[in-house]
Amino acid sequence: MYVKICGLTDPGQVSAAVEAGADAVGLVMTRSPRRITTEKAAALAALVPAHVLTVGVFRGEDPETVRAAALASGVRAVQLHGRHPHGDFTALKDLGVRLVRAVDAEADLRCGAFDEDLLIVDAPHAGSGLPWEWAAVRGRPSGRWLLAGGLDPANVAGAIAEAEPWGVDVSSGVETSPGVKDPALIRAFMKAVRG
Ligand SMILES: O=C(O)c1ccccc1NCC(=O)[C@H](O)[C@H](O)COP(=O)(O)O
Repeated sequence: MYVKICGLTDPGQVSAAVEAGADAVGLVMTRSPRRITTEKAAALAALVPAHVLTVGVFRGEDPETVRAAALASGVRAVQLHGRHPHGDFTALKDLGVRLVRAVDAEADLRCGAFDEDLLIVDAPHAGSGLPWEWAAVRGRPSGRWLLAGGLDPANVAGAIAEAEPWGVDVSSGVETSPGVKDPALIRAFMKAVRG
């Protein structure tokens, strides 16, 4: 089960996620309580070992803004959150990073439909920490997809059983407040996912 820990904001949080065994870490460079500057994203990305994917998270920015931030920060993937048009993914195809499409459950749930490498199926409000009806997507997404939205150490095993995703993505559920990850909650989340 692939695990992405999203919205990391300082070096200690990066270490906690990497040491706990996360496969990917998300650095939010769009409007959010977890937003960090491109410079800070570059500093954090430099701490991440090569086997862990660094994902720059964007929502609503145009492809050229995303391209500039991705190049400046050195992230190895970009996540376009929300209903970005297919053309935004096409415009970033030559960037040389993985493309991640994050959408709500009413969108096209075929991973690769927008030329992305990874699909995230999330709650309607990104980063809200609010659980939603995970079981409703069971069997609908295809390819490599992560379940997100309201997951935490206590509910993630049940959510996996309900939705049968390829992986999971969490932010609020491993925080003490928006942008402040708790290493103990990160470890508890990983243990709940992987046993
Ligand atoms: O986390 C944010 O604040 C955010 C803001 C704007 C766009 C995307 C954002 N997060 C993207 C993620 O991948 C989150 O991990 C995902 O929405 C799940 O969040 P949560 O329900 O808090 O676990």
